[in-house]
Amino acid sequence: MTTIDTASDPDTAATTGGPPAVGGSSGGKEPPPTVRDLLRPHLPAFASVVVLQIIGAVAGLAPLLAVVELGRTLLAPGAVDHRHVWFVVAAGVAGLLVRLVFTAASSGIGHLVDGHVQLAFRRLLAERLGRVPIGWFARRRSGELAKVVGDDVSAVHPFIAHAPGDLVAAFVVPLVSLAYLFTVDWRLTLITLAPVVLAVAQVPLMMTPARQREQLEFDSAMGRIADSVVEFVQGIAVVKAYGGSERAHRRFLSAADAFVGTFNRWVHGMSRPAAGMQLALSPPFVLLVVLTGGTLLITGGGLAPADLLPFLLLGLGLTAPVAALGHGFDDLQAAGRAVGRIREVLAVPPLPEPDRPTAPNGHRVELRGVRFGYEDEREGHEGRRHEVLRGIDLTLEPGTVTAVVGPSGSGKSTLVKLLPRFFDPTQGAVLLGGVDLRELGSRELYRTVSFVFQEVTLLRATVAENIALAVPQADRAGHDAVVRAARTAGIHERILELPRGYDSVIGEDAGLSGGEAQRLAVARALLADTPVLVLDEATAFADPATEQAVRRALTSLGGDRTVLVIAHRLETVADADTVVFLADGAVAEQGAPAELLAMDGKFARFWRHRRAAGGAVEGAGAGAGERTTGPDAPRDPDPTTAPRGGETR
Ligand SMILES: Nc1ncnc2c1ncn2[C@@H]1O[C@H](COP(=O)(O)OP(=O)(O)OP(=O)(O)O)[C@@H](O)[C@H]1O
Repeated sequence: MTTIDTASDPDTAATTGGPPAVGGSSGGKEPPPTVRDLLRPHLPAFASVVVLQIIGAVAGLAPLLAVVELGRTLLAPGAVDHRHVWFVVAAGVAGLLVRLVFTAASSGIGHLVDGHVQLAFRRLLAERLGRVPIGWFARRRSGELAKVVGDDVSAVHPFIAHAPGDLVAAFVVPLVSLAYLFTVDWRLTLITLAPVVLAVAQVPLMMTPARQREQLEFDSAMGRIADSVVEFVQGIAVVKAYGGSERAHRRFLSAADAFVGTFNRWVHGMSRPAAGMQLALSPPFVLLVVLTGGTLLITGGGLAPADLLPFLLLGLGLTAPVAALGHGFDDLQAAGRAVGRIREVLAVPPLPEPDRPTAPNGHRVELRGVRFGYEDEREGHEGRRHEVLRGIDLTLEPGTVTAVVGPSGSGKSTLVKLLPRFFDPTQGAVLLGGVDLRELGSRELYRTVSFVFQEVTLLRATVAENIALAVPQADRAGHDAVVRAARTAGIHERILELPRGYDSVIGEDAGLSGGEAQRLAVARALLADTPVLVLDEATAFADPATEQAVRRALTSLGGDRTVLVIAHRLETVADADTVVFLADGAVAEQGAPAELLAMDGKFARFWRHRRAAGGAVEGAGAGAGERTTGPDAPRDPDPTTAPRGGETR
């Protein structure tokens, strides 16, 4: 079971077991907005950040110039002009105040813009993730998307909130200072610039292709360590139980060892230019250069001693912003990489949506010449597909239950996932009520098709909200319908035992077992009451006492419901109207269970084998063993001796 946090409105979240939220209806024809598109609405705010920062930075020079002027005035021979001294002091203080106010305003607006940009990124990602094929999520590593939506979006913070200020400070302050220093003495100005030139000369050395390669290797080595830790922690129970902790450590250790090599290369490459930059920008070095140059000029008679003062004060100001920029350089690079990952997610093609959805006529489901292959994501295999379904023709009539059986890996899950459009077929079409799913529009699709799959996702919301996910009004109208669904799914009594009953928040007030979560998902599907229902092992975890009732409820409610179920129980197979026996991605046999048994073909062999093994069909989950089917079963599941029990249909 997976529990996910959601916003307060739970029906906006996509979830297994209920209709997923689908973004706008226009479909994936428009290209994803670029980062520039996203930033464009904020350009006026950015401009004000820069203007305020320029005013603040220039005003920040006033106190330094005031000190220079005070030095000149107080050191000059003759009587001191007190009015002038006080004026200079007041001008310095005023400059300081202006700097404080303007840079604070600039920083405040910068952070506000940052908040808006991050919100826009997250909304866009959420909107895009709501439109990508649901099956796409299955291929993502755990935490990968959370990192993009969480950490990577947060990583743009320095780029938005600090970079404009830092850049302005790095360029405007030195430029204004330089202009002033040139008016004092151009020769000493050039000498004062030497440390800055030395520092800037190191930057290209930090950005050579070799350095960038090392940086990428560094990032992926960190990623491998993080992955191996997550894997180790997630699998710790199994690892401990089987005494394989050394083996499990090994992957972490080899990732850590590989990281040491990568880190050494990275440090070796970066250390020289980084140290050179640090040294050139350090105040002692700058003072040494200015004092040496100044002393030479003064002793040569070309410079008045008082004129050395502005170089000593402003010279440090020339290098400090460059140093600040250097420190922010890593953050900026990280922000750039984070934006790259965000763009990768935004570039995932959304599931195409029709401009004008067509309404289905009834809810017969047809698969016509359906072929499907998963994309091969291995490096060097991009664009290739590993074919799993090889030309399936199938009709699911309303009011019937079709059970899909077949060996593990034959493509059962893949087949049923085409109905809720986890993927589109690579060839052929799936039709609902005579309409290709691609022409239907996802809102209509999820109003018509619900599904209960093995991995149940519950939201961090109340039990009632979780059950009423597809029909929130059922929860708001009191719990009656919710309770009915929970009773039928055999979970009502357990819910009443929770601290706050139906108002218990899952993950806070209550944790549910895998079987309980699955029954909650069944209640959710019952309440959704869609005319087409797709189940995969839906009842595998239910206890024997309620399993049969749940199965009957799911497959018989409503009379003309179209049900497709991956059957792991002989009872389910026996109860089905039609059995589809899949082998290697193709329909090997198809027909009523009794007919297929009479044919004595592949299905019959499969059936006998399973029956001898204890009643569970291939691939049943852990709960399979709990059943008492087979010779001692309370009801013989053999369809030749026990006709289908769907009396209520
Ligand atoms: N997300 C995926 N990406 C790539 N290949 C996949 C993916 N899911 C399944 N496959 C492959 O497709 C084939 C069919 O898998 P599928 O899960 O549909 O079979 P199944 O009959 O349901 O198996 P089982 O009964 O064991 O659950 C397998 O070879 C599997 O490895």
